Amino acid sequence: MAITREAVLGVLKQITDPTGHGDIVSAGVVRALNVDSGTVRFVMEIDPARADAYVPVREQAEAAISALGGVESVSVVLTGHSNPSAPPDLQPSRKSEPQGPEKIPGVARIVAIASGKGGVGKSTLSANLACALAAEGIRVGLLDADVYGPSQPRMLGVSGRPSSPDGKTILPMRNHGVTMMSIGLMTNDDQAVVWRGPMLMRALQQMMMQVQWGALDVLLVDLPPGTGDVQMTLAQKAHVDGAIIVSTPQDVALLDARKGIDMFRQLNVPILGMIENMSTHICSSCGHEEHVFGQGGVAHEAEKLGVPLLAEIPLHLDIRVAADGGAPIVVSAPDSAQAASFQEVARGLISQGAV
Ligand SMILES: Nc1ncnc2c1ncn2[C@@H]1O[C@H](COP(=O)(O)OP(=O)(O)OP(=O)(O)O)[C@@H](O)[C@H]1O
Repeated sequence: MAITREAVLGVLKQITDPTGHGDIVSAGVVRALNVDSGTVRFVMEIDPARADAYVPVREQAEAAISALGGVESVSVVLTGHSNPSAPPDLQPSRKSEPQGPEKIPGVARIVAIASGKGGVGKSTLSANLACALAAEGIRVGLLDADVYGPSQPRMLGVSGRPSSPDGKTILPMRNHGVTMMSIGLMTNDDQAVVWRGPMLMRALQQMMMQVQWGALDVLLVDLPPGTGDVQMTLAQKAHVDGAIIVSTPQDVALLDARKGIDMFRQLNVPILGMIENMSTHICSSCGHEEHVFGQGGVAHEAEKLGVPLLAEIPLHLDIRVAADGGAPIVVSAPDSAQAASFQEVARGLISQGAV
């Protein structure tokens, strides 16, 4: 028998909210419930200061739902919200919160790394570029805002949960000279998270403004693919100094890349350039070169759109193995030909004063 949303809610309504607001459903803690052929997912949006009290509640909810017939898997994610009971600030003498783009404290520049389509290598580029900039002495941060597939913890070899000594600020992680924070570190491994618009925006804002980035020359933001809420929120809430668009030479990737460029232009974010990834395939055993996805597509598109082409990065097994192993190629084999194209992008950005 297929499990229903009502049955899940029925079980959750039996669980008491530890803050004394009745059950966890009526307390408004249960959000984004998704019941789909045996898989139950939801988010428990809680006051971060009470996180400890909710850990057993989450376990209780998971166990109770698992015990229902027809349930194959349950994933529950705890996320923090700002204290909703804080009194509103009505003092007329106080300056109101700025609504427009803000600077992140200590961060000199923000550069967004975007792609129109998923799987084109945006995260691989972001990880390598961050490490290459760090190797050039740039104080660099990397914010992994790819809510649909956060891959920076894996690519930069970072794991564990970031700590929050005061329950307000979040301490970032650091590896290969890069200060990093990922939405993937705020959720449990292998859990698909269903992010709703407002929650997503709050999570992004928390990662930008509550993380103690320290003094950075540049913060790279690895965006989810496409032109959605995260891109909009980033450009509206923070002052973004430039965007880099990653694409493969394939027509469909290029078409989507063009949409990305249009969006950033509308948001008044300067386009620093395009990068062609998986430009050509170089065989790791014989060195033979083949244009798997066509040739020169991004160069042609960049020229048409009047934006610089920053690099053409080959498709090479070593790049994938290094990125998926936690030490990007610019760290694991900095003198290799494969690392060179990423290092060139880093040096190019430094010499044009973009980072
Ligand atoms: N130049 C390359 N050579 C070899 N493998 C690559 C290259 N670029 C990316 N890859 C591999 O392709 C896969 C997808 O890359 P990546 O995760 O960086 O893409 P993405 O655009 O960030 O995807 P998504 O936005 O869907 O997360 C990864 O396994 C990565 O290691």
